[in-house]
Amino acid sequence: MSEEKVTTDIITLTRHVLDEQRKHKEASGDLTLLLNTIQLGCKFVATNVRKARLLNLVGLAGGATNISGDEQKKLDVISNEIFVNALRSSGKVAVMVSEEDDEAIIVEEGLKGKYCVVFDPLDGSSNIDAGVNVGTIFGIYRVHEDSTGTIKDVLRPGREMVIAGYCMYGSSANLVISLGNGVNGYTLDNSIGEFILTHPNIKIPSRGKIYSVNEGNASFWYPACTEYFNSLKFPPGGKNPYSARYIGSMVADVHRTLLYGGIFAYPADKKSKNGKLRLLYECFPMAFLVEQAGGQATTGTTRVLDIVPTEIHARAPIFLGSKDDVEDLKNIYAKHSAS
Ligand SMILES: O=P(O)(O)OC[C@H]1O[C@](O)(COP(=O)(O)O)[C@@H](O)[C@@H]1O
Ligand SMILES: [Mg+2]
Ligand SMILES: [Mg+2]
Repeated sequence: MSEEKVTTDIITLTRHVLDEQRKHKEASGDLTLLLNTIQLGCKFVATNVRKARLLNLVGLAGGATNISGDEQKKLDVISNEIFVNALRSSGKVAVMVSEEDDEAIIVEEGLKGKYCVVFDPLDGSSNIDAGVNVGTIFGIYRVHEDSTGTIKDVLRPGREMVIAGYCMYGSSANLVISLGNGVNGYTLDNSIGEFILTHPNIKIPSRGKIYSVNEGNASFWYPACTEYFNSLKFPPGGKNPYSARYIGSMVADVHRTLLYGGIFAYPADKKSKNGKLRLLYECFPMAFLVEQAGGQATTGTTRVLDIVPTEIHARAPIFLGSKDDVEDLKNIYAKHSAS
């Protein structure tokens, strides 16, 4: 009988980040520690998501709504507390913005660090009771020089983020991160409790075959949006139409789009003039990742990462995905705004 080869050298997320840190002589190690805190939060949330039914963590938190008007689920509240507690005690964070907290959290003196973390602690939580994939989305800014950490440090364009990422809690927990030099994906190995590099240097295909949008809103769409999706469904010249896939968890829909290509959208429409998704902790981190993987993210007319938010829970329309697919969309929007 042949002996199974045992793996004795694995690249964990921590090892990978330390390798990166060594390339920058001036690096203080603060970001490495911050990423360790975030991966701890993700493991903690992953455990609660997996045991939600057994621990009676499904359902609503008890009538509370967040500032966006969403009814909070028990797991929204738990996930938020996990991240707020972990980030505050890391000593590396000055300001936090969470979907579940109306106001920005300014960390007290003594524990205050140099970074701002914006996050959606549990994305797609309306899906949670059915066991569908959910996730955590985050972005990190460095506070401005001479700033003690105020709300101004997060009201900045997404292109100024230093790190963006998400963790998808599905059949496995997948952490996907960009430090601004490409995108890497890590899968949680539950037996050793470590995220292992499984998707090095993710590149989004330049064109895909899938579109992902809530078609239930189609009657509210503006003509440019309708024309674009019709061009995918009814292509000229006997070409194959695109397939539709929409999970309703941004993390899961974007994860598939990153790996398979195509386009994901939450457009502005006549009912929701700014779309639905929140700029700071949903649109910016995902736009950052998609651009770093070679794709594009636009509102239809503006690069998402160039928007300057005027409030921490601001919303923005978004189309993101394969470079060529998003380019086609932009051309249709340009044609409509010119006419
Ligand atoms: O149900 P809709 O309107 O299609 O919205 C789906 C979108 O809403 C969200 O669930 C919002 O996220 P939260 O669950 O964090 O509020 C996204 O994940 C998803 O893309
Ligand atoms: Mg969300
Ligand atoms: Mg959420």
